[in-house]
Amino acid sequence: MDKILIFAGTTEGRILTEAICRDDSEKRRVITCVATEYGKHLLPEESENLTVLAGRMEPEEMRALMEKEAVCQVIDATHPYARQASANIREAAEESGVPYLRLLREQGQEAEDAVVVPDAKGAAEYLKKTEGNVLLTIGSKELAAFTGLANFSQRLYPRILPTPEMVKRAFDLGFDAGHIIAMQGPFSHETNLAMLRQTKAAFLVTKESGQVGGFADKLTAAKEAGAKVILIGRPKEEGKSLAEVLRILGLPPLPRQALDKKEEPLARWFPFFVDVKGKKVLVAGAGKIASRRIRTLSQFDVEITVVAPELSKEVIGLAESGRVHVQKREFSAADLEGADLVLAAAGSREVNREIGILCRTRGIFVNVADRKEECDFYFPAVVRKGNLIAGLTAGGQDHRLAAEGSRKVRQALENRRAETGEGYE
Ligand SMILES: C[C@@]1(CC(=O)O)C2=NC(=C\c3[nH]c(c(CCC(=O)O)c3CC(=O)O)Cc3[nH]c(c(CC(=O)O)c3CCC(=O)O)/C=C3\N/C(=C\2)[C@@H](CCC(=O)O)[C@]3(C)CC(=O)O)/[C@H]1CCC(=O)O
Ligand SMILES: NC(=O)c1ccc[n+]([C@@H]2O[C@H](COP(=O)([O-])OP(=O)(O)OC[C@H]3O[C@@H](n4cnc5c(N)ncnc54)[C@H](O)[C@@H]3O)[C@@H](O)[C@H]2O)c1
Repeated sequence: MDKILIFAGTTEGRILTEAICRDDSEKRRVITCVATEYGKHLLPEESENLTVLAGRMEPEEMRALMEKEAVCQVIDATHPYARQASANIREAAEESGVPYLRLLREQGQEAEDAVVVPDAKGAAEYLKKTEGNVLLTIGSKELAAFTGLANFSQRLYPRILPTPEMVKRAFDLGFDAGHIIAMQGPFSHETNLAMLRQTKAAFLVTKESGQVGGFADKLTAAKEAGAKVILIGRPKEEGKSLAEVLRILGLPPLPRQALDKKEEPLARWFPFFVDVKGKKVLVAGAGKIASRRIRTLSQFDVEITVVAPELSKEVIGLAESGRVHVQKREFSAADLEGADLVLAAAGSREVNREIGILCRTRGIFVNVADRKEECDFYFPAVVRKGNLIAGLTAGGQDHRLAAEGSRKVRQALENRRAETGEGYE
């Protein structure tokens, strides 16, 4: 059986691992190595076909692994900047006599129109043949390369770190005080755009710095400002694209979206499951929204008190059955006495706002139904089947999506009973 060893740590490495594991036209085994446990979590579960090894390896360990496992192909899908790791993998493969393939990310679309030069000197050479202001975002160390340009102190705007040494260096080289931008990045798209516009820059000089260096924001801002990007690139590495590697391995091409899939941004709303037994919940309002939420809450072991001048039929019913306490009058601050959790769902903005303020000053957790910015917590769409409880939120962005998601979850849970005859109770 073919054994393929992948050094991953990039999106491409993960996608390749998934693609090989998914393909059952040929029996293959994959060993995927990642540097960290976190990298391991992003990969599929280990299986008969897949072994995942986490931890940095010394060159001898790589060689020993290739020989012990008798792998027939090594694919190096490490990060483009992981120069040392790449060199080690290549050397280990050569010594073990295993074919080596370098999988390289295709250059981002944003950088497509950029002029790529090997170094600062190359950038200065290019600029010599042009006219127009230049925003230099390459730090202060290589500024000297640009002082040979005619009128450089008027044409160039170096953006450097605000340390006395760096500012002094720029000064000593003859840059104009009115042109030195001393500020610490990374800079947002908007800040870059404002600086490009302020300096009337026709060019932006940058290094290929990756996301941490705010590279993408520089490129998008330059595009919007109509400035040409001069990219001081790393010397080009030889390698194959993901599509080529798949073809070499005899795997089907991937659907277009597979690579467009961006890493998920960090989420803001974490679903804690809080022990609410015996907690006192105060609800202000007993209209449509309050009633729905009271209905949801009444499945939980909480003590619910509702305060509202007008009560929905549903709330009257729950009061009659003794499930909720009701005060048929307007909310007053004294209602917050002893409350652990408050839902402000009265039909008045002023009343809800006031409840939010009172709760925050007293340290009581509050939901304000007509203003998400005033909520300490969001009220989720809740699904419950026995012990299985799900709460869905769309992060306050789209309550219809939360409702739709909860319907899907409910259906999926009901399908289990239909399919297996068993529920979750
Ligand atoms: C999930 C669900 C739970 C529940 O409420 O039970 C829920 N809203 C639902 C329905 C719903 N919401 C609205 C309408 C009427 C209009 C319409 O139809 O378009 C309907 C439909 C209806 O009521 O029928 C309008 C609305 N909603 C909010 C504001 C204020 C604002 O955005 O600032 C306004 C404008 C009010 C105004 O200006 O008057 C705010 C919130 N609503 C949230 C949850 C929180 C997190 C959302 C998320 O997860 O993203 C959040 C952020 C805060 C919070 O309140 O906790 C439930 C569906 C569950 C299900 O059906 O199963
Ligand atoms: N978060 C959400 O999903 C969502 C959805 C729709 C509406 N809203 C907002 O929620 C609030 C309630 O909406 P609704 O559709 O249930 O309104 P509704 O008109 O059906 O009910 C309003 C309720 O508030 C009560 N009320 C009025 N003044 C009060 C006071 N001073 N003290 C206590 N209770 C008082 C009324 O007696 C009534 O029971 C509104 O502010 C609305 O903008 C929120």
